[in-house]
This record gives sequence, structure tokens and C-alpha cells, in this order.
Amino acid sequence: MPLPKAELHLHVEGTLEPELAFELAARNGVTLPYADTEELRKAYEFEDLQSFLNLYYELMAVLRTEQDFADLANAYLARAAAQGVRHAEIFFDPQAHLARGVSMGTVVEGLWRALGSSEENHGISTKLIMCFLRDESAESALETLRAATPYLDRITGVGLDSAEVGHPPVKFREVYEAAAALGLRRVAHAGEEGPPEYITEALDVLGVERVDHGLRCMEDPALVERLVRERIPLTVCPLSNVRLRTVDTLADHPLPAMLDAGLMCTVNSDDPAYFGGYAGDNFTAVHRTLGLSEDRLRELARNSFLASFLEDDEERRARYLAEVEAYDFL
Ligand SMILES: Nc1ncnc2[nH]cnc12
Ligand SMILES: [Zn+2]
Repeated sequence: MPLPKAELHLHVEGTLEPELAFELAARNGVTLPYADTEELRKAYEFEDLQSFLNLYYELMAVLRTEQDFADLANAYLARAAAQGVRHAEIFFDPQAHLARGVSMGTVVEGLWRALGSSEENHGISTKLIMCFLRDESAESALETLRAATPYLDRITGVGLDSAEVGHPPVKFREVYEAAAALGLRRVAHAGEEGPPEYITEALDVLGVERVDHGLRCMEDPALVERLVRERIPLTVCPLSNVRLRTVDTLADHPLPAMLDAGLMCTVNSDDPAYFGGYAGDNFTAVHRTLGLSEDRLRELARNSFLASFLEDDEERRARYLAEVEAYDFL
């Protein structure tokens, strides 16, 4: 049995495996510019975040109906369950779908077909986090939030993703204020490719409770000290950082230094279909390559539940935490 964990940084569109992409393409009469899954997999060589995003948005063309989104989420939940994920807070990118003529209702209700029965079907509790694309306008983000208002009972929080550099958090001050007023939780990608200042801005201007990635905080000791003092969780994604060349190799990953500094890190998969591994694979990789001890792995798993938005169900959180403490690595 794998170590129980929560997944807090997972883009559902990034779980689209080549096999499912071709299946949905056939179902929806969409032609992909790749002959087969093998040729598609060969395109998974990324230079940086943008080169990945180009493929990520291109493949979304196959997602058209509620059932497509349900199938996508169910396939993820089944894989996550096999890797010890007990709770998942799942990102989705509505603007990428709205732009293709797929409605907010299709996306949210489709995902909900899987998430609403995830506990029974997969033993995983879930929450949904709606992300704004930071390379789109602030007005578009506000429109997206408006389009989501009929579905807010399904949505726990908002996030910020896509191309980071040149799109500082401050651009989204207004939509984050509006989201907070609606009672939504707030997270944002910051310090993946962007500078440490973006992390500070995400905290101070957007009021985020967790920072997604946050890796580049390590360039600013004062910021590290603050993140430690305020116990701000960072959702680190080791295999993603290698594939997107944020770090040279996994052996160079700053995760051990981050933990030694006292940062509240969690380990997550980001876009597992593209980056070579799901949550458990990321844990295994940091154990094997970075030599993280069993105590450190347990700390990462504990942090994942502590950093999750389970305030509405503290009993459940306590149960998951007890599972982590009782876990026997042998
Ligand atoms: N790692 C990542 N960074 C920014 N935006 C993303 N969208 C999907 N994955 C992402
Ligand atoms: Zn991400």
C-alpha cells in the first residue's frame, strides 16, 4: 500500500494520456496532427513552460462533451488512487475551453460526474479549483468568474496558471478580490519561471493561502524566512520542474534544501500525463534520487493534508493524518 497523500497541484487537462486523447478525438471527429500515440509521445520534449503549454492547449481540442470531462477525471482518479492519493484538489482551465466554444456548464458538470462519485468509486475526496490564464486579460478572468457563478457550489477556490513571466500577480488583483468576496479560497502559481517578487505579490496582493511551485523563493532568503514564519504551503512538482527545465536534473532539485530551510513543502504531479509520473511517482523519484528519508516523506504527506482545504471536514483531515502517522514503510 502506498503512502497516503493529498494531491494539491494537478491540472486535470494535464492528465490527458495519449491513448485517451486519440479515443476522444475519434469519438468527436477531431483530427490530431499526430499519426498515433507513439508519435504524440515523441512531442513530449519540452524546452520550457511555453513549449509545454503549446501542446497542452493543442490537445484540449479533443475535450468537447460532459462525458469527455468525466472520462478524463475518472481516468485520473483511478491512477491517483493506485498511488495512494486520498484527497485531490483539482485545477481546471475554463478559459481554454470557453475559447473553443465549450461552455462552463459542460466543463464543470462533466468534471462533477466523476468528482461527485469519486469517494464511492475511487476512495478519493475531491475539490475543484478554477484557474485563470495569466496570459489572458484581467477582464477575461473577471468574465470567467462571472460565468462560473451558477456553479460555485462545485468550486472551492481560484488559481492562476499558464505563462508566468511578464504576467505578474498584480494584474489579477480585482478578480481575486471578487473571488474572496464570494468566499472562494485562493492559490496561484508563482516562482515557477517567474521571479521571487511574484511570490510576494501573490501573497500580498492576491491574498493566496498556498503558492503553487514557489521554487524561486530560494533566491531570496528574506522571502524564505517569511514563508517559513507564516507556514505558507508550497505545492512543489519535482518531475514537472525537470521536464520544463526549471531545474537541470532531478538530482539538482532544491526540495531537500527547501525542507531543511523549514518550508512547508508538498509534492505533486502538475501535469502527470506529460511529465512522466503521477503523485506516487513523484514521491518515489524524490526518495530515490534526492535520498529523502522516510521521515521526510511522511512530513511531505502530512503537509499535503495540513495544506489542503479540508476546513469543512476536520474529522476527515484528522483521519487522513492518522493514516499518515500509522503508515509503515516496510
Ligand atoms: N506547470 C504549469 N505552470 C503554469 N501553467 C500550467 N498549466 C498547466 N501546467 C502548468
Ligand atoms: Zn501547475
